[in-house]
Amino acid sequence: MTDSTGSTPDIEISRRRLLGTVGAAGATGLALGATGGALVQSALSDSPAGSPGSAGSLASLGATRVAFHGEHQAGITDPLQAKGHVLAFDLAPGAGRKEAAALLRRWSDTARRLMAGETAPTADSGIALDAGPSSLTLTFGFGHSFFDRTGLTARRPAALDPLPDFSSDRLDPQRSNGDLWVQIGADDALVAFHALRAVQKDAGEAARVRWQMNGFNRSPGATASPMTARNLMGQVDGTANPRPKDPDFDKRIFVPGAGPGPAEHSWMAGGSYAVVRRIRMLLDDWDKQSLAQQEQVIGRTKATGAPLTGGDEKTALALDKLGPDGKPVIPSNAHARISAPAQNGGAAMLRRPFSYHDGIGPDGTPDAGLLFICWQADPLRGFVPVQRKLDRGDALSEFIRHESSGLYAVPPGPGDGEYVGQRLLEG
Ligand SMILES: C=CC1=C(C)c2cc3[nH]c(cc4nc(cc5[nH]c(cc1n2)c(C)c5CCC(=O)O)C(CCC(=O)O)=C4C)c(C)c3C=C
Ligand SMILES: [Fe+2]
Repeated sequence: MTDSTGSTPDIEISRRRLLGTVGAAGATGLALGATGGALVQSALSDSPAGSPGSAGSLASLGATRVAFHGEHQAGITDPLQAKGHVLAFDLAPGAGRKEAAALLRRWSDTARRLMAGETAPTADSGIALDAGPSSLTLTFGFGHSFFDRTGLTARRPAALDPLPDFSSDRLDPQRSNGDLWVQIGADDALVAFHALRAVQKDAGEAARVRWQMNGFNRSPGATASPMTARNLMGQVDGTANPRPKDPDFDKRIFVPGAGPGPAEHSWMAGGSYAVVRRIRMLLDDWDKQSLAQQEQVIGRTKATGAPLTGGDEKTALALDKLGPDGKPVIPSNAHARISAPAQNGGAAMLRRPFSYHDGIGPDGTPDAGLLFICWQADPLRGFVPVQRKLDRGDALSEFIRHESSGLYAVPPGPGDGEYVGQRLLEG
């Protein structure tokens, strides 16, 4: 199946991403919430991307809706959206498990309604009036510190242990970690901001924003046909992501139902772990490199994302191929070589980033880069081994700086009538 958003065809449209049939419905008039059956039917009728009325046409951009309930939370396997906000909260002094449970219940209610194109449950700001759900997703996670704050330390999985230090880290603690994490994505900036305001208001006295970051991707329909995303270095980024149709996809990305872990961690079955890194790109330095130098850094061509060893974007890297000089065509320190699962004992992750641009820094350089977000069943078998290796000898390191970091346990999708995290907070 192709991605009708024109962002990342590799992150295939998951079953939860349902195409609404109501066209230009207003937020208040959009009667999607009660019509689940009709939506499922329309999702299963495969209209080709780009055809009139399909998810690829502008008319359907606003009407495209992602389901809140499901086996996994939304915003993990769904196509990249054009606009994103990621933010972390700390529980307020004195707030514990009871307040956290009430907050997750409020957030879930808000997410369910906004993702269906309805108004927020309380004091809607009106920011998203006139727009449909626009592929809005809200995703919620728990940081390491959440469990001590709520008396749930015994139920904290070992997978949430702090990430190791990496030698190239330049992390700002104020913009790292946090008790709770929220990811918002939508194909319309006002819909995304509306959700951001609602989530912040719901926090009330229970939690305070610790940090917030804003990101973006290419807008749906901007390219002649759906394409893998580009990042702010101009590279095609996301090509080698695992795909939902891969036989081991679920095993790599989602926590298994009956795992080897202790029973008190079973609340994470069907969940995933998100690693979030704000990675600044040193774009002025990057732009001084010739095209050939830039391509050597990654090991792929800039125009198409094809490996330097030939073929097209989807062709596998020929890591053993030597050039006339006897050296590997894909250099030994090329980013795509070092991060490949074959070089890391099979370690794989689903990368689902947003770009960011926060203006020009005091030194006159752009404060811009990647809100790197990757998903895996276990960070010790995903992000950690790959980043360890990149940290030791990635040609890209010279042009990037990791400025903040977070690791979050993202529980499974809620069942009908359930709120996100209920199995932890009430189990
Ligand atoms: C630890 C994980 C990774 C970090 C951090 C990271 C940062 C980073 N990457 C790019 C650009 C590209 N990455 C590409 C491939 C790629 N990157 C990682 C992991 C991390 N990247 C993986 C696992 C892979 C896939 C490797 C494979 O399976 O072959 C590519 C090539 C195209 C692609 O497959 O997506 C690009 C381009 C930037 C700019 C960046 C930090 C800012
Ligand atoms: Fe990468």
